[in-house]
Amino acid sequence: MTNTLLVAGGRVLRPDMTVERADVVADRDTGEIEAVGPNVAEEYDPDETLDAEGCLVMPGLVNAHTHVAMTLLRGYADDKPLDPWLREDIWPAEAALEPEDVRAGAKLGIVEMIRSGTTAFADMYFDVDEVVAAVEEAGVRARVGHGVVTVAKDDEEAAADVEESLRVAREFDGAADGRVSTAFMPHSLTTVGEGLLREGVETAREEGIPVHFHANETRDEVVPIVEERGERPLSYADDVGMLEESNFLAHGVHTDDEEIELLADRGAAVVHCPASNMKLNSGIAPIQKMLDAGVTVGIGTDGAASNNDLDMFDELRDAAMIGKLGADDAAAVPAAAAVKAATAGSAAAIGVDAGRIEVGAAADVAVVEFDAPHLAPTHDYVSHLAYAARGSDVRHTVCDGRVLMRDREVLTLDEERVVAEARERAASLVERAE
Ligand SMILES: N[C@@H](CCSC[C@H]1O[C@@H](n2cnc3c(=O)[nH]cnc32)[C@H](O)[C@@H]1O)C(=O)O
Ligand SMILES: [Zn+2]
Repeated sequence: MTNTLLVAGGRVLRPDMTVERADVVADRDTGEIEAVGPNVAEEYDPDETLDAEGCLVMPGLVNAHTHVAMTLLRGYADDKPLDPWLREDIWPAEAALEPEDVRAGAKLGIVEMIRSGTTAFADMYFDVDEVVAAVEEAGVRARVGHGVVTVAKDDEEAAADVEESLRVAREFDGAADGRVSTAFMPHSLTTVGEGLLREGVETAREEGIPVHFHANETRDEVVPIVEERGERPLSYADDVGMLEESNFLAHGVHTDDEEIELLADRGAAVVHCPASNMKLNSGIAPIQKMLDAGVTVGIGTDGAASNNDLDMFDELRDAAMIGKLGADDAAAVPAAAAVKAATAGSAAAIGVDAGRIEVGAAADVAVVEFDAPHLAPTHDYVSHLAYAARGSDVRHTVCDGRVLMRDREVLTLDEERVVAEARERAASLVERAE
């Protein structure tokens, strides 16, 4: 007898972005979707049932680039471009972070994500054991890593930071019953020196560890690379070996046609972070061009200090909106493309077998209620997901076949306590940082 969860009575968003009336059965032992169809409920005697009447059952959203513990710095420093924002505000505050802060911030971010239907995320931060502990307790899925910065460090410290990122990638891969996977995470092409970057990436490649990094985010970051090296950043990344199929980079805002071809050819994925790119005035990523070229595109919120929330519905709407402005074409990044990028695209980018409601895929599901005034009438479900739905429309969240939120109540974490603790920790962090 299998141990099953039934999601009954709803409509289901299929991988081809069509919607049909269907139930979903998840095997809670394997964590996979076992059956999808209009009458499958009759064939099962489920151990647990979620009511999806009047709802759309969609794949759990995948936040493919964030720094989850940065929720503690939400609203701490706004209205500045990337470089001074990091150097003057964020990095000094992060220097005062304690491991318990990272745990508290990660829990806060994960509660926010569960509430808004996100079941998996990719995270670049430090004190990664704390992030892993939060993921384990909350029941979500994540690809985690230690972000390496070598600039402003002496040789020994810099090498140790690279080693730490590799150690973290080795140690936590497969943690939380396999819900945690890892990557080697050099922060960016300008914040990690060439020698150590090459060494770290080579070791990661030899050991089959994926690589995740920030790239082509601002013009100020691209220009020095072009001036010093006489080549574009992604040509440099390619030479270092960072554009392998399992690798993924955040932003890709200032990416030219040749770089897009390179990405398509090598198979590295781009994680589009539209809100962060707008807020830091980094620019508009050429997402439609990337999709046309066959690049795998996912969507991420980036950290809560440059967003300022972790709601993937906001993010996919921003992607659809800014995609049109960027292409000067109202037909660019249509609703279905944005929804697909935030689900299957993000899942492929970070390398998790989720992001689609299909037999054999991970049973990672968001059940979205459609009876709120802002979702009426419902001519087109996919249109609403892209342009009208909000995270708060999510009624149930399931990851790995386990119910993480039922009827808007988070079951795996004590939401009130998580929020109170994050407030306390953030207050004393800011005091220490000043
Ligand atoms: N080990 C490094 C930390 C790197 S973690 C990843 C870093 O990315 C930073 N970050 C957040 N958003 C962005 C962004 O949009 N671009 C570049 N870096 C960012 C974040 O604040 C964090 O410091 C150190 O010792 O400083
Ligand atoms: Zn980032």
